[in-house]
Amino acid sequence: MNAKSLMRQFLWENKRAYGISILAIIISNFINVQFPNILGRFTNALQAHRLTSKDVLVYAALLLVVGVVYVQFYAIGQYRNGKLGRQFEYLLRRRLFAHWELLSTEYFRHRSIGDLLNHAMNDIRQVREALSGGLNILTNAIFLLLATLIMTFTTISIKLTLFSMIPLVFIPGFIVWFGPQIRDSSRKVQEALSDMSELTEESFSSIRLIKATANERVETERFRDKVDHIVSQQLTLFRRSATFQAFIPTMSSVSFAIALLYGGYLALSGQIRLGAFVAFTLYVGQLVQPLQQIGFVINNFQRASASLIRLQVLLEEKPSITNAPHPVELTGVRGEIEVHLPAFQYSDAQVPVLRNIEFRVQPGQTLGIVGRTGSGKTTLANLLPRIFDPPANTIFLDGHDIREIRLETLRKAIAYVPQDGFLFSTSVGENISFGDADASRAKVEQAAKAARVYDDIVAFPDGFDTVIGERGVTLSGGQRQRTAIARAFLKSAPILIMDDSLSAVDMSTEKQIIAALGRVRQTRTTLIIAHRLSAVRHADHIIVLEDGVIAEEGTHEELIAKDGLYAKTYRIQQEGEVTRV
Ligand SMILES: Nc1ncnc2c1ncn2[C@@H]1O[C@H](COP(=O)(O)OP(=O)(O)OP(=O)(O)O)[C@@H](O)[C@H]1O
Repeated sequence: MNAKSLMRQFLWENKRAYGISILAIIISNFINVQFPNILGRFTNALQAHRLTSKDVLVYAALLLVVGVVYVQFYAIGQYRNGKLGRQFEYLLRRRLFAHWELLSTEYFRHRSIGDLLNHAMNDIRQVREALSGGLNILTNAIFLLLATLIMTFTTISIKLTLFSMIPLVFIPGFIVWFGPQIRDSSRKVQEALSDMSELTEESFSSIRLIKATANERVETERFRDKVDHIVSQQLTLFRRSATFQAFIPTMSSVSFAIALLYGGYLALSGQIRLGAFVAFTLYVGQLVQPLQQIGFVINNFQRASASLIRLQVLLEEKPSITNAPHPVELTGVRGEIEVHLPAFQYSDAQVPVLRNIEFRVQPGQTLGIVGRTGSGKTTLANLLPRIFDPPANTIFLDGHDIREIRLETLRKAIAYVPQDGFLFSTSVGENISFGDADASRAKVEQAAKAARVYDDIVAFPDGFDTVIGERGVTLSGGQRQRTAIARAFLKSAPILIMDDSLSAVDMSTEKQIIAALGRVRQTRTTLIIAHRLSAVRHADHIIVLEDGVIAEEGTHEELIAKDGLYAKTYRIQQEGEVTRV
């Protein structure tokens, strides 16, 4: 469902709640306009020397009652509208997030995260503001204006009202014309400020490099340029804001002057009473606010409608990797993988990145995938869980084209340890049980032991409850990798893919993890991508990728005997190890 129909549906479903809050605001407006009327009557009685001390008390009590009742009704309307607006905001945010989760990684590769966050935060906030604040203000403005005009027309003078209003009617037009200019300036100031923060963050995080290359002066000058830019943007904003703020009081002063001149004349010539004159000046003051608000609301609605259109575009984005019309439901995946891939090409690439890839892995076997950087190893691993979609009928799981298998079933059948071993900013324990939130602590600990990260975790201040990330402890590269491996060990999936996940652990830990892998291997099909050949030497079969094609394949012993690229790389790595020892 797109953003507009979501909003229509929300408004329709909550029509009663909206009706009540709008009614409360309307009532508050009609109560509010009794203020000047009561004060006018009071003045008339005062002028006629008809006021007793009891009357004064009654007037004071009346004003108090009007004030309290007005505020109550207005607050009810405002609170209810505000609440509905928030509910819609969260509904939209949830919908957008759920939608993003369905989109492919390709989609995110072409979008800036900052831009997406901007949609999730600012565009949605803009729509919410229009739906709660905007609606409040609009109702208030229209009915306060209406109530004030009814009161002045019926109790004072139509002519006096119309004359005094002449300068005020320019206010909404001015706001609609000038408001966007202020917004534009304010946006530029914000952009300049975030530019500066970005530069500061970048400088601080690369401080070692800056110092090592003696680039402090260059950085300081870049910072100075940014600050100069901020100052100039801010001055423009101040100038515009000052003009804006001066205009409205000027117009209301002119209005008051007309009210005084013409109203004074009417009072002196006995056409209106003194009380009406006093009440009228108060009504003029009351007219300024709704007219001003109408201008703001028009701007607010314009911004919200632009935001709604942007959200609409996002929500209409179709996920590119979806289920087949009648997906195959696999139960009890065995883990047999068969690949007959003539070619795979990324949508934005000129040439295929993989060509003529043919192999088969039996359930419980291990396949090693090695090759130079950029040879296509990760691409191959990404095709299996359909992170990128392979062509139809090229990759099979248990004899079924993976594009025909229900996506959820396929992905649940695979435990994937990505290259960077991404961890969330939550506790270590929760990171490990990410794929299986109900896993017991004992199972989490067992997985941590198999991944050889248990001893590290228990040494953290809160053990498995230690929070990772900016607000918690920082893990070393090796600890991150092993935690990510523990996560994959815990997920009892029939297929395990490790994408260079042992690169940051030392040789002896690598051996231990591989031994642990061996213990579960009978039940799991394992794909190990590695640069360090020691990680794949015990694999049942190894393929060596070179520029997207299989250059060599076989067992470790067969490849050594072939004396090709694998054997050469193995010798170099062995020598490296011997030298290091
Ligand atoms: N999403 C993508 N879109 C377009 N091209 C890509 C994408 N991902 C990778 N590539 C390109 O595909 C080629 C193979 O990349 P891949 O990451 O599969 O290699 P790799 O063997 O895993 O490398 P490494 O060992 O460095 O991880 C590279 O030329 C890379 O630039």
